[in-house]
Amino acid sequence: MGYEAELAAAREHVAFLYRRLDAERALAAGELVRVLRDNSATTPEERWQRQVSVDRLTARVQRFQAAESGLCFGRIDSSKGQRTYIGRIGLLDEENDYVSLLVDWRAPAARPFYCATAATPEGLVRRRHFHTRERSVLGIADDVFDLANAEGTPGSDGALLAALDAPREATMRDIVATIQAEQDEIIRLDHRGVLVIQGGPGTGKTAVALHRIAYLLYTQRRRLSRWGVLVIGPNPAFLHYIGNVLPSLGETDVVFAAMGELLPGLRTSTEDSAAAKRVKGSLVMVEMLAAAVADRQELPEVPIEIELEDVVVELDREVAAQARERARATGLRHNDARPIFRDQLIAGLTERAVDKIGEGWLEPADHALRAEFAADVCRELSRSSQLRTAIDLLWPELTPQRLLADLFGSPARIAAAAGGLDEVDHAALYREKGDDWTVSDVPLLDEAAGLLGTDGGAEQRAESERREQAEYAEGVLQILDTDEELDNEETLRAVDVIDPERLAERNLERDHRCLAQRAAADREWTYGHVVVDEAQELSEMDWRMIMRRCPNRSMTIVGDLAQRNSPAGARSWADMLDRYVPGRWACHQLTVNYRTPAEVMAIAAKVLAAVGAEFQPPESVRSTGIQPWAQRVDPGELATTLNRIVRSESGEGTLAVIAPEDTELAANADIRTPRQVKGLEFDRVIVLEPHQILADPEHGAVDLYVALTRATQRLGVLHTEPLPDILAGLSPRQG
Ligand SMILES: Nc1ncnc2c1ncn2[C@@H]1O[C@H](COP(=O)(O)OP(=O)(O)OP(=O)(O)O)[C@@H](O)[C@H]1O
Repeated sequence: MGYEAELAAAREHVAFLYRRLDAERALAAGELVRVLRDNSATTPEERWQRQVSVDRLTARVQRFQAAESGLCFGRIDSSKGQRTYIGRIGLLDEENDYVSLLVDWRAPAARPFYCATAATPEGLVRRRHFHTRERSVLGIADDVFDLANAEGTPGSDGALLAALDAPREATMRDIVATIQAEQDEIIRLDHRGVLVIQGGPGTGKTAVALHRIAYLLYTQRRRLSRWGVLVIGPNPAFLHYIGNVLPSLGETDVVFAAMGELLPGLRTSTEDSAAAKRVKGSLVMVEMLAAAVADRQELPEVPIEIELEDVVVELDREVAAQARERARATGLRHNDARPIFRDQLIAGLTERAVDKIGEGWLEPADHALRAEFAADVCRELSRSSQLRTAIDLLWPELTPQRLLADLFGSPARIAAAAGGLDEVDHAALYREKGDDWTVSDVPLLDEAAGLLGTDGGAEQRAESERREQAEYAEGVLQILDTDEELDNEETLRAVDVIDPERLAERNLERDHRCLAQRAAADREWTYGHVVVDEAQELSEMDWRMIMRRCPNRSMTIVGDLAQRNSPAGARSWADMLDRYVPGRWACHQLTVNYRTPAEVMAIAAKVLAAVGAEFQPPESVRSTGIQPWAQRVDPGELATTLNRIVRSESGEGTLAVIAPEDTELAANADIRTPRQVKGLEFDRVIVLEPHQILADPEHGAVDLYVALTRATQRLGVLHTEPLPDILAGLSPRQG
């Protein structure tokens, strides 16, 4: 068959698959409406079952919707003459003995599509890529593995290169149609513990980790849908950038959180100084926080008088010390042990009060009378506001925020709790009252929460849960409402059937929030799998917090040690991981750069050498023939020149101007710092003032390396000082 005939056949088959998709989706949506309409459930059990059906059908409808674009993107032909179509989901022919019409890309049968090569064809004679837009097949390209027996259109590298050359959008796309063999191996790796994906910029680490999640959800759905998956990224902008990939693969039940959002009820992106990051990130904080909690279990400097009806008793160091010792001996956490401290104080003070009342006339052997007095005194003490005030002073109920605010707001408390730290560290820890919490405070607050135990936030939590229930119900209805199959006059629309509040009310009997919402609201939730991106930035304290969230240690860790700019971050993976999974973590390298063209990478490689001689630049998979440029301007002309260049560069795709921290320039461009663009990419990148970026002795070279490697097409450098030597390879800007 010639190319046109092959193309026509492909179009016909893909159109048939879309008809099947439409039919399946209509079936699932119709069933969902039927379940929602059904009000017959009366017992909690029946309501629960109904909700399980709603959740299952909602997920099914979502999966069909996600498969809409690029439903089928390839075909493999085996040497035995079998043709297998590969796509975003699996479809079966129910009328024809459940024959497979389309194989989910994650199924074992799809594996050869990704890993067959001329040397190891995996039983294939042909791999065909469909180039599609919306529902249309625009073209086909073949890899032919057995040239003697198969005809074809060679060169499906074209599918990869077309994907890489396509203009970028504001958010990352999935790569399901063009996953490369080295990436596929990691995505499908059968490794139950901690897996590190290490590689240079643009090697697809993030893309691979996200596709691995989709794969794990496919192969271990029961386990993971019970415990959930958490994806941790450096900041909300990064999470927004990657946030569409899993939904586009039909997977929505995943919790995304930036490092500053891992504690329910707190969101921060404020960064500390380098000195504060270093000390707050270090494990010395574990002892410091324990000491800070112990410091809040105080003894009175001078005796506190508690006035009772018949007598005044003194709460002195001795009685307080005894109560404290007994409360501590329970091993309970601070807030949980407070009632024990109180009871022990009351017991000690009661004994004293009875002795005082009976002084001179009450015999020790007169047990009955003593017990009567003791009961009265005990009752009085339990109601005493003076005793309550004293307990608040000696063993206050603490939230993590209050503990840390009191600690870091007081040089004296810092000095008392900080065993091995010097004065520079003390100064770095100091915090003015009312200052924002920082990202480095989050693991400390989390640690403190673990030391303190329960606090009084239950009511707040109940209210926010109620709100989430209503939002969830609204979401279910929206999903139904966007389904065009239901959008005709004969079919009742979902919102006509039930309103969100009623649905939320029904759900209140049991916690029906989707797993992602429940998990995100619960500090003590432990996940079935945790992904950490830009993991080289995490401090020892960050790791401690994350490990608490994943006791089974099923983790995918993504990072590049050469891109570390946090002083508290990882020097090696072993430094961070051996403490938790000694010898039980695997590291896989990605070496091919899919983002940055060879021309740009040649410049960035020299900067990488300045970061550290031990780092190897990744090899670019493509070159564009476009040389990166540099232009020197007078300081007074920087803004106008930049405006002119931005105007001339504007067009399809994305553009970023990356400048040193604290740059203030009246230019019509969105100017970002190297740290803000970490993990992101843009079609055109203009880097400003590289000498200033390099001036930071700690992470200047890393920041410049990160900035240069964001470009997918073109790179330019605009500077007012002489170009640093390591950028000498840049060509002067033309025009
Ligand atoms: N197999 C592939 N097919 C198509 N595009 C790919 C493929 N692999 C990677 N890419 C693209 O390459 C770009 C870089 O990928 P990604 O952001 O995952 O790299 P990274 O290693 O995480 O980079 P960084 O270290 O800078 O964060 C993305 O646009 C991604 O979609």
